[in-house]
Amino acid sequence: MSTPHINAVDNAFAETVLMPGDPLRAKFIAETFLEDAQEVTNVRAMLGFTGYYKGKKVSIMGHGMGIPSCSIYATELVKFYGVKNIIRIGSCGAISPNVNLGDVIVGMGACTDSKVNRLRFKDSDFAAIADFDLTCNAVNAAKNLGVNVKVGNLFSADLFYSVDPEMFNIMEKYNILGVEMEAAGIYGVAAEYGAKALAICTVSDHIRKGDAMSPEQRQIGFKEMITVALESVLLNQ
Ligand SMILES: O=P(O)(O)O[C@H]1O[C@H](CO)[C@@H](O)[C@H]1O
Ligand SMILES: O=c1cc[nH]c(=O)[nH]1
Repeated sequence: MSTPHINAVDNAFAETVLMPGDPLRAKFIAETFLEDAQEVTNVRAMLGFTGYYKGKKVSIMGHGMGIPSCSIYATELVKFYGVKNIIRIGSCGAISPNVNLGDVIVGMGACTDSKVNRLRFKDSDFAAIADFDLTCNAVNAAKNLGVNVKVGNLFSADLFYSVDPEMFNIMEKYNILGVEMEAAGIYGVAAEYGAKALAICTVSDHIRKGDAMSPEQRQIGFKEMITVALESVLLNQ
């Protein structure tokens, strides 16, 4: 079987798919962290891989940037390939002085300026939340690894280049831990199709301070997040 955007065969994906935005990061993660990783899809160079982490079958696939892109891949994975759990592993920007470069954020909820969940929910507010079990498993995996994570709200923005800097003040007041571009959309897809979803993000930029992680910091920071996500998959029932 293939879909308009995924050319994998039936049963090509594990029940859990880890999804970074960048397909080349998906390739790097699959080659670095999985055993026997095989490329299973490559339409539009949105690469997906399936392999084994400590004996457990896991898939890694890019989802692109923004809610429209990630919604297409998440929907097709769940609806046509039987995927049960989607764990976004991405980068985000921070606003609060209490959040630092390299921090790992577990997105218990995700606010958004996108209308996708209102389209689903007859224009009422939909609380875009992560699956509780996936959240607990990520927090427990982090504890076991000695990785500090911050758990709370993300903001999934449609615009990477914001036109309204005042909004960052409001986000800070409401304790938004990280600004990224997909979590609320993936949580909406999961709710629509009865799947489970979670977004874990590493802080790559501080929007207020204007600083960004060095390539070395990224390597270490992302490695922590990826390991937390993979170890959390081992805790899934
Ligand atoms: O690092 P990824 O997962 O792509 O996430 C963040 O980076 C991209 C913007 O540069 C957006 O996709 C945003 O959500
Ligand atoms: O500031 C940032 C950093 C990463 N991703 C975003 O969407 N925003």
